[in-house]
Amino acid sequence: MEESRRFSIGYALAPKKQSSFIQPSLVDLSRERGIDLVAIDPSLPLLDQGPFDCVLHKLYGDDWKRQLREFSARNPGVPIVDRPDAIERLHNRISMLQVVSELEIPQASADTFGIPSQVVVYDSNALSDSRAVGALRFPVIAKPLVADGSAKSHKMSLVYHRAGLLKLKPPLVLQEFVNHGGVIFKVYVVGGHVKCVKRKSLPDVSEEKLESTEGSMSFSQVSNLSHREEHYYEQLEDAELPPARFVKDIAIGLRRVMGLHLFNFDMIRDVKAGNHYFVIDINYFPGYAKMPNYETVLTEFFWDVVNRKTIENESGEEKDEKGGKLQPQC
Ligand SMILES: Nc1ncnc2c1ncn2[C@@H]1O[C@H](COP(=O)(O)OP(=O)(O)OP(=O)(O)O)[C@@H](O)[C@H]1O
Ligand SMILES: O=P(O)(O)O[C@H]1[C@H](OP(=O)(O)O)[C@@H](OP(=O)(O)O)[C@@H](O)[C@@H](O)[C@@H]1OP(=O)(O)O
Ligand SMILES: [Mg+2]
Ligand SMILES: [Mg+2]
Repeated sequence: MEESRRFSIGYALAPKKQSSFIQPSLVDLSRERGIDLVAIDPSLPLLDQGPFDCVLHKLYGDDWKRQLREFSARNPGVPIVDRPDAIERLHNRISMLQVVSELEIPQASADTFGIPSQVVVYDSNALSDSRAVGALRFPVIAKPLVADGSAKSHKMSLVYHRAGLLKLKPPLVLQEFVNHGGVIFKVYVVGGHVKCVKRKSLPDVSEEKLESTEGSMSFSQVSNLSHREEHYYEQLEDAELPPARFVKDIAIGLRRVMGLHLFNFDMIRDVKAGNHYFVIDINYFPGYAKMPNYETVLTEFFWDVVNRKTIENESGEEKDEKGGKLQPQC
């Protein structure tokens, strides 16, 4: 009997990402489905490596982009997951959330979504200029404008009053803090697969706290912290997930508008409105190993990619799992 065809997916990831994502359980499951996951050595020319049926990557820089372009020119049929220009949209916290406003989703439920009010600040003078920041309601979160994965790009401050803005270092985004019950929803997207999980977040800021607190508080990657307080456990367990259809519509809409297959987004629920959600962050190729069943989901996605089930059809348009047309890929 003829042996079924094997496929090879080359991955180019930073060492930390590689060790969290490329787990033996993922490699083994993919191998069983006929897919070999092969490390790309970023210090050697990409064109000299392979052959690959797909290139998976989370590396940046002009040289890497040039290598991908040359690879695509030489191997036009091989999908690159994902296109560098589509990924770059997520490297700026303004263009990142603009896509949310571009979504056209039929209002099927009572739940609504949007993004928090925010302003971008490019220079220190604007921090004391009421025309620039006057419309914002405090507290606000100051986020570095650039979201390039560096430790610096995750360093944020919760600022209680205008005076607290003065020591900040632009370029940054000032985003209104929304009380959301200390729970954040992380929605992982892998092609057509969507999984929403709960994580702990910053606690609400009461009127009393706001009145009695001066200055600002710095923090970084709250939802990734490993130490857990009893208090948060309780909140997490009690929190109800947003309706699955609502989450899926946003996820698939974002995937379509951004032309990306691998991302997650953070959503919080406004405690005041109860059924209004804010998308506050979108990340390319997040920590999938923390997603339940990640090996099965990713292997299924790889299979779809190498068998051209999600990536492209003859007209260069991709199809979703129900056969609907999506945006052109790489
Ligand atoms: N507008 C907001 N209102 C309330 N809390 C917020 C808001 N924006 C951010 N947060 C809190 O701050 C955390 C960090 O913000 P954000 O997700 O934008 O940063 P990040 O460094 O890009 O995170 P990630 O590690 O997910 O990439 C969120 O997980 C949430 O707990
Ligand atoms: O470190 P983890 O594997 O958990 O993944 C995190 C990922 O880090 P890595 O890509 O360097 O691994 C982050 O990417 P950068 O913004 O720093 O590029 C960002 O996407 C986080 O949101 C991810 O955490 P999650 O949102 O999934 O909890
Ligand atoms: Mg986040
Ligand atoms: Mg982020």
